[in-house]
Amino acid sequence: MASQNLLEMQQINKVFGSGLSKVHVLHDINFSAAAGHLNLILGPSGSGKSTFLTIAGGLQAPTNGQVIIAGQSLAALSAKQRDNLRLKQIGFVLQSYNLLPYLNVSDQFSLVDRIKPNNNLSAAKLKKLLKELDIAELIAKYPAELSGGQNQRVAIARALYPNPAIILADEPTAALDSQRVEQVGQLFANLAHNEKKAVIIVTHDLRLKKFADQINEISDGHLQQTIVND
Ligand SMILES: Nc1ncnc2c1ncn2[C@@H]1O[C@H](COP(=O)(O)OP(=O)(O)OP(=O)(O)O)[C@@H](O)[C@H]1O
Repeated sequence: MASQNLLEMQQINKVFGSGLSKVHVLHDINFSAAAGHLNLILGPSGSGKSTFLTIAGGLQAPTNGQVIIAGQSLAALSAKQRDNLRLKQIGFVLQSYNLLPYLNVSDQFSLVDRIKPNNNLSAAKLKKLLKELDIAELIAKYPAELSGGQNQRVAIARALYPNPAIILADEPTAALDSQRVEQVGQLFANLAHNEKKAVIIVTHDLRLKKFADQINEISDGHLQQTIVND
């Protein structure tokens, strides 16, 4: 199948600090994510997964190497152009959830409308998504009133609401029990397979393996092997 690479990383290195405190976190990473595929990046704590994901999404710059999103090299863009590209193309599910504590669930979505007024999910599709994630009853609640797993599912819904072509998720199942992992894994797989999104999940949760089209392993900052599920 000829598939379109929505995200490419070429010869990415990331070094923090200098001298004795220098840490070389990512080594010569080459990676691409195609529309219609769910990519899993597996690795233990401290292996560089979050650094990989934040560089992939342009939240931080690599020390060297290129990130290309939807055909555009991030290094060639101004900060404002990068923000714009990110807003239009990428849905982030971050470990910290990044929900605003003073907004109820419904208003978390209204805020997205204020920042990006167009091309977000229709009200009917949002309702369906909230039902799929079993959070439709929670829309009047504030983050502090929700469990970790509920907050995680709200964060997933909010990342999907702008209808991004690329979904980058950092440990999106960390707070979920096994039944929810199945639901969320299936939801991400459907987004890839039915809606032709490029989905990239970094995790150490092996329960997600069966949903992946491509599995990479990251170890000490090296992206080691690629296994493609049958
Ligand atoms: N801003 C930073 N400055 C210095 N070192 C950093 C910085 N960010 C990350 N690191 C280091 O890079 C390494 C990889 O961190 P990273 O958070 O990417 O790993 P991870 O695989 O996501 O871990 P976890 O699963 O625990 O979140 C760690 O040794 C970390 O201390």
